[in-house]
Amino acid sequence: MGKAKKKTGKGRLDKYYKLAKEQGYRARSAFKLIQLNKKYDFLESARCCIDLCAAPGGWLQVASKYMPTNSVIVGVDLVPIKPIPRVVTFVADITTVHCRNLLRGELKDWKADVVLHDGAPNVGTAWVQDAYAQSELVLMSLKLAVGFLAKGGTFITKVFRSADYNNLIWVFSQLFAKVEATKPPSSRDVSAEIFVVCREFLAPKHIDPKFLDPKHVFKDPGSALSGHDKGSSANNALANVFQPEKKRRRRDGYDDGDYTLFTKTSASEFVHNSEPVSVLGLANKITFETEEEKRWLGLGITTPDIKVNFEDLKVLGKGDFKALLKWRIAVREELGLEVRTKPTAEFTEAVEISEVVDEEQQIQEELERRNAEAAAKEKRSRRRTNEIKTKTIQRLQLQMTAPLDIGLEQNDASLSMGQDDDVFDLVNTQRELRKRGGISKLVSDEEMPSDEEEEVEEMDGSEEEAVDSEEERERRISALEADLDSMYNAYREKAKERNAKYRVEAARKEKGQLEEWGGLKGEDDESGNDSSEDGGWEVVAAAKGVGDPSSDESDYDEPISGWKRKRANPAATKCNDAQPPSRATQVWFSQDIFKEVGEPDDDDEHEHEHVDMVSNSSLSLQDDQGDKSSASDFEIVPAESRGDTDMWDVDGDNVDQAKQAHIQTYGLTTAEAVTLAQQLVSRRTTKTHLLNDGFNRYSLNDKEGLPSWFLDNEAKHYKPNVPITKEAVAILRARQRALDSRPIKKIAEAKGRKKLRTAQRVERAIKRAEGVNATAEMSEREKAQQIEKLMRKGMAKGKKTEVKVIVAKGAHKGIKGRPRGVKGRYAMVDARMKKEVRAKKRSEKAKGNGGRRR
Ligand SMILES: C[S@@+](CC[C@H](N)C(=O)[O-])C[C@H]1O[C@@H](n2cnc3c(N)ncnc32)[C@H](O)[C@@H]1O
Repeated sequence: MGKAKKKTGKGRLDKYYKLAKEQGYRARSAFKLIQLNKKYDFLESARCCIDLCAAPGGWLQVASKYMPTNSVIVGVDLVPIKPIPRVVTFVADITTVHCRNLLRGELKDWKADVVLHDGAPNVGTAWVQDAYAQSELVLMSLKLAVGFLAKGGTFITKVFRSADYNNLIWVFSQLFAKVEATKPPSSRDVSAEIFVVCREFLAPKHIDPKFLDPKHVFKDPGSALSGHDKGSSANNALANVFQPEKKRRRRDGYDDGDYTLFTKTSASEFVHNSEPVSVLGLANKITFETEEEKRWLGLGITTPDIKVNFEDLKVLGKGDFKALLKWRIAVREELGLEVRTKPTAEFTEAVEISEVVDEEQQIQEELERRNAEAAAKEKRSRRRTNEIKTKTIQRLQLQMTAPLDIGLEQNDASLSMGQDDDVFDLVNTQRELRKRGGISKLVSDEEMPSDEEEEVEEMDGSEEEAVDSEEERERRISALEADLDSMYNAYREKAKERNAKYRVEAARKEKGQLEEWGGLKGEDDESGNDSSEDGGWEVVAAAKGVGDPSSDESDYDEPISGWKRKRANPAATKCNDAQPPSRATQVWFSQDIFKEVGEPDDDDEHEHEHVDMVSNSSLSLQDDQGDKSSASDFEIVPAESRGDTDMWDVDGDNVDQAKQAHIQTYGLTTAEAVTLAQQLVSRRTTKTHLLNDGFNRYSLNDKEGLPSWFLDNEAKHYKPNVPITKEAVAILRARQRALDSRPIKKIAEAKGRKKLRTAQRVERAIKRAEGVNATAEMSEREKAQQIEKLMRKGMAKGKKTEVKVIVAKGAHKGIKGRPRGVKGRYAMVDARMKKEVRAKKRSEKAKGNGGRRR
């Protein structure tokens, strides 16, 4: 029960929670200090650190890890802290003198280089009091800190964004040279907490006690609640300190005199108010209470995102506010409060009609008007062309370009940018396709005005139509993108059908056997998708040298490249057999995503070429598959790749063991892995750094709404570039060379045979020597000589007795016995002999087999 609650509450069990668990930190907040330290680098050089409100001790653990070995670390909290090596802890209330005395007793004359404060009072009362209590605690921690900080020291505190926030910042800036507020990535967005890093403590000789007195620094929450005017509040002495008229006006988004920290505003107010931005700025929440407001909630434009945004305006970003303002405009249009601007032409005409002018002046004005219109039109079209160019360039850079003339001839000139028939201009391409009856099925004719209609529209040139055609254009573009997606899926299907390896990969992915590095899934991770987005683990995986998430894909990429060089454009060829493919089509199909598409069935010759080229590819899947038809596509089994696959074929829990085993068996196999290993060994980096680096710009990419072909392509190429060093490459090369120079199997067998023969010879020699030894007739000396001779012979490499081959022709024909001039062993052969010997062997074999052959 408790667990389930934990999961839903703010998504508590996020990556930092898991990381903290994995790295043995007592609280996920440890990462906040790690990230703050990474940014401001204050722990490594500190020799004394005080952590106020330190329980359960996450920050203390970090301090103890990052600070020099012989530094002093003291932690204080209301609750006891379990012991941490080389950390002293007290139980005390940081707002009391007792706490100060305890610290003084521990530190003696020492001054602290760093004072940390991550305190949070027991909340749960009214919001106003909670916020006030937090601010008060911060001020108390500052009061304690200034008593112990060394000059130039650092004070880090957690602050909540409330009405008192600016006052606190002001006080900090009076005491420290540098004051910066920051929100580390590990601090949840929904939390109002911010960390203020105050550096270079000025250590003034005298500090005005008002700076550290909540009564002077903050608004009194009591008066806030009772609605007292600030100026009349006897308690509120801020005016003395801050000159609030100058400093406090609207800085924190609340009106002066408005002491309510949590403000609700009705949706009607937001919709009807002429200053919607300030409504958003002032309110915490927009409510929907009246019948009409509730009806707005049911409108299609009120998406779940919009509803969530209205819940807490203080955590929204710029984009969210924009969305809310758009929503407001839509609702106003619905209510008839907002009307679209009338075409300027209409106004112009009305004015013209109402004015009484003489004919000449009228002509003159008409001319001017037309000139202005023409200029405006030209300007618009120039801007449009430029936009298209920019988009095209961006798309080219992102490899998103999609010439849609697949299977149709298109002039090469169409690839040139900015021209009317620009192949990347989706609208034009669509038009072209429609003319040719290509893939236009997906975009119905009703949706598409005819060319003539479009021309008429363009001639018109009024603003409204420009807007409309823009919308129409957007709509068509999205239809075309859907087109593109479906085509891409069709290609993938085809590829699947034709390519056994691809099929096997897909099947394995479906089965979930080949789990990519999408993060370690804890049992309590509900969102399966999250992990795939948390690509940080990919980097960690790379760091461990155990695999590349896309390596499986690239496995079947590689062999194709050679083939691709010969036949860059298979699909295009298939679509248009008679004609050579256009350049646009080639460009399109030269993208990686089409590497897998198989050769058309009727093109056997090329298929063979392809087979030859890939015959040494690395997957061992054909055995598993038993797929005869595709067997020729692949050859067998380099052991490494099999091992790699084994590594992925394990259950979640055993992944780490499998990785370890893999590394032990095969070592680190990539230069990236070796580089990172070297850095780890030489302490140039730490595991924590690697883990932190894992959460980078690649980690949380929003993949929503992106076409699948783009995502596939991105999965291959948009990934972190792990650095490699020359040494790492050299190590791997040396290892490869060593591998290459190892004897191949046959040589090893031959050597084994040789060894065996030598052993047999020695054994024989020993036996003979024993025989000699046993002979009674020989003297001891003779025996010794004989045995030595035998052993020498036995140890010596057996010399192959050379047999001299004498062909029985010419002078040797028909002679019997040893031919003249031939010494040693010899064999007489004649031209027929070889054949006859073979025939004889064959017949003997046949006889030996009896009638079995028949
Ligand atoms: C968010 S936790 C601190 C977590 C800590 N930084 C860590 O990493 O483990 C806030 C702590 O402030 C402590 N606290 C609140 N008021 C305090 C006070 N007046 N004196 C001492 N500690 C206090 C609470 O007991 C609580 O343990």
